[in-house]
Amino acid sequence: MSMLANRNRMVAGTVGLVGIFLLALTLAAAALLWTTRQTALADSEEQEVRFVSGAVAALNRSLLGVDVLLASMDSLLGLSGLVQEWIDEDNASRLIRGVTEQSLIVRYVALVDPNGRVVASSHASGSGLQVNLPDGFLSETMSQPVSTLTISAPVVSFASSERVLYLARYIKMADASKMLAVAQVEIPVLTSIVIQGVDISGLEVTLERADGQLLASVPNQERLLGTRLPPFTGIHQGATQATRMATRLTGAPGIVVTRPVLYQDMLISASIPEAAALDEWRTQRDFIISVSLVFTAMILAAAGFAIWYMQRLQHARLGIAHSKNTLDQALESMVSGFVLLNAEHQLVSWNQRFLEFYPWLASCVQPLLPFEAVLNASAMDQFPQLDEEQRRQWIQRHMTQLLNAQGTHEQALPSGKAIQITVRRTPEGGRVIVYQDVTVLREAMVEIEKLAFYDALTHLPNRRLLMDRLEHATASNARSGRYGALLFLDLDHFKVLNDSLGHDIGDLLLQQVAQRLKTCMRAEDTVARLGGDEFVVMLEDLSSRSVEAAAMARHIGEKILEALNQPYQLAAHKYHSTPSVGVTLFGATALSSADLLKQADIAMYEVKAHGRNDLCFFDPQMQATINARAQLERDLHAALKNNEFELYYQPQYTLQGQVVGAEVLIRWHHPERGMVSPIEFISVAEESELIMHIGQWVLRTACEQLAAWRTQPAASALQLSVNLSARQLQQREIVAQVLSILEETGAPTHLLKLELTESTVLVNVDESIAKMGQLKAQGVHFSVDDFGTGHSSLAYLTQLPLDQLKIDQSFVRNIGLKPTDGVIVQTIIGMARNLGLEVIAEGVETQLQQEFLAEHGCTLYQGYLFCKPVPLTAFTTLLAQTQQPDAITQ
Ligand SMILES: Nc1nc2c(ncn2[C@@H]2O[C@H](COP(=O)(O)OP(=O)(O)OP(=O)(O)O)[C@@H](O)[C@H]2O)c(=O)[nH]1
Repeated sequence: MSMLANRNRMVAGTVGLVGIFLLALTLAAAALLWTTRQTALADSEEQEVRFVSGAVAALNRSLLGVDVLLASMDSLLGLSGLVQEWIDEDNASRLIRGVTEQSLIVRYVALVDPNGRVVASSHASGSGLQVNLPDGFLSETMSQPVSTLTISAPVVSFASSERVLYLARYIKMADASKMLAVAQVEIPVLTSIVIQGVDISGLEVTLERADGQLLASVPNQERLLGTRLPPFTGIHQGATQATRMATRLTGAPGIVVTRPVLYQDMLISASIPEAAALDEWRTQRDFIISVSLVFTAMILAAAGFAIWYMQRLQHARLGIAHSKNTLDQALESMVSGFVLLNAEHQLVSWNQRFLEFYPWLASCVQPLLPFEAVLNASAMDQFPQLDEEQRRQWIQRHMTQLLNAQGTHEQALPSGKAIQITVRRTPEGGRVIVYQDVTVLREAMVEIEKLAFYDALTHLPNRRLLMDRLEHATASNARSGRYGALLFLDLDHFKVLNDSLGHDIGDLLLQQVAQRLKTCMRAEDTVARLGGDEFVVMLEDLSSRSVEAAAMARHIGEKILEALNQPYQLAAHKYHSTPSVGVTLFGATALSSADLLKQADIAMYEVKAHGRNDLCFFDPQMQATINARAQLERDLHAALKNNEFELYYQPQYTLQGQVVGAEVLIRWHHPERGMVSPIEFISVAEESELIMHIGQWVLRTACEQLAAWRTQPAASALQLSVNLSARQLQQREIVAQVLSILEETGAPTHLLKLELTESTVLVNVDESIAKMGQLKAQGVHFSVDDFGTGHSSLAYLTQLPLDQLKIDQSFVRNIGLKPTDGVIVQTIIGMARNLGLEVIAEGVETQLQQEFLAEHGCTLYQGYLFCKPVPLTAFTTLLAQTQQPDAITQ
């Protein structure tokens, strides 16, 4: 609507402008016409004035000549001294002829008496020819008071039949009578004098008297000659200006100039009809009008073209507006967000959907807003915690991503939506960015993946995913040389449940089993459901030793058995279910995933075959080993309960042979197997919680002994060295435990020496140092066992609150055999001294070894050379036999 009004306004404006142009053109043309017309008239006037001046001058000259001729008659003929009768007519005629012939304009001159008789004449017949003067001319001339030239009205010549004028003056004779000297002038001669050869178009020239009597005219107007033209009234006859009036001869409107002649009230008029004066101007006029018309036509054509062009333009604009409207509608109806940036990366266009995705931008977007400002608004809204520099970097990063991006990338919005952003470069260097909500697609993909890789009922990984992970695990374990385990579970008599309580209840059990399995596992383990009541647990990266890995797998298997043996609540039903578990190890040999699964399955059937609700290894030898270890663990539990352990004491000697203390060593009196070596059971105990209990038992027993010795002078100063395993030291409550045992038993703190191996301390150095520091502060002593076998201990040696270094028996054994070990022994001793630590050598078996050690500054010894570990009674006896040093002070 407004566009239409606009168009009408423009058309009206153009028409108005054209009107003004045309008016101006018309006025200019009219002014030019008027001016040229005036100029043409003025030119004619000027021409006339010039002509009339020339004509008057010429006529005056001619008349004066005639006048002089006539006046000269007196002297020529001597008339003033004669009377008429004395005149010799023939002689006079001859004389007159002589002067007449000299005149250019006079044809005939006569001397006429008052009666009109020709006395003498220039004619060949002399006085014989009569002259036909107009009536009254003679008397009028004669009656002049003073002789002046008189001009007659036009008459027809008596001789030539031509129209002529008579010019006359009287001459006084001696007797005062008058004679008339008459000259006849042909009018054509007179007019030729007046015209002077001038050729002016349309020119009318009259010679007339003041009363209007026409004497001669050009062009010749025979019938008007002698008649009276309307006299000039109100016109000053001497005026040089022209007068606009009717021309003298034709009466047409024209320009008239009149001038008086010197003689007898005569004047010359020149008239040019306006039509003739404007003859040339008319050509100019026609030219001006033609040019104006051409201009008008051009202006009209230009205006027409302009209007046509404006209409076209308007049409095009309407088309563009329509297209834009359509485009806007299309953009708004797009399900995708849309943004168009120009080459300067400023906003040019965007749609509502874009603002729906990024609602915080609604208040800031505007045309030509730099896209950096858009990102800034996003950063401010979404990450208010960022400082200015961080925000700048964030914007920079996203800007770079946008400018370099070709193709698509995804963005997760705080609203939870997943937006796929497609950036395309425009030919002008701008960007088209399309934002597509792919949330549903992503969810669907997750769902598809779930369906493909997860079991719908339990949400556990399905067979496919399990096989995939198993593939990776076997490959990686084959590389690392570590072992993993595959546990195949099948619920016992599940069919019965299904058949009795229904499938739905069966499903509930499967779900709860899945739940329990998950809680038994580490995050990195996989629990999968193969289908039916079959589950598989995959344990990765258990150990580099197969026996240890098998033990760990068994532990976890037993944990699963225990967990799945707990009663279930299935809707309203309480239910007890058991699983059968088959286990196989993977790692060393590269078996296919399918084969591994088969092995675990076979092992599981083994369990089924032997009564269900148990665990079985695929490898019979492994099964045997595992069984033995399991038995050992059970026996150890029993040993603790039945007090089957005993402490042996290995005395520690000074150079002088005095016993300063002993290392306590555990011995196990197995009810069936007899004495079992610690080498056999400690490693098994260390794999479970048993080591804690055994360790505690050792510590408590040693402390009880220390407390018991307090009252025995021979033993009250003895220190007991108790080994502390890595697992014990890693226990969070170890410090409290040791202190409470010391307190409960009443053992002197300073007599307890805890022996740690280097590797024990190095498991968690900072924490170990802190714990040792706390115990040290209470007076507990520390010795590093097996010193020298580790590699990185030196770095921490100064940080550990140690009292003693124990040279490992492997070095001692090689004294004298392996020179490098001798050097190591010397180094350890030197180091201990430098640090102000005691140094004790273990495993001293020969005199040579003892001497070497003594020679290099080792003061304490332990080993078979002196005494092997002995029971308490033997140790007490030994004490009694040896001399004891002074009590060790705190
Ligand atoms: N509720 C339920 N039952 C299923 C599903 N898939 C398979 N089963 C049933 O699970 C049972 C599997 O039984 P089996 O493992 O072959 O036999 P069982 O009764 O457990 O006997 P043993 O394994 O020898 O102790 C069959 O009755 C199947 O119909 C399931 O998704 N939901």
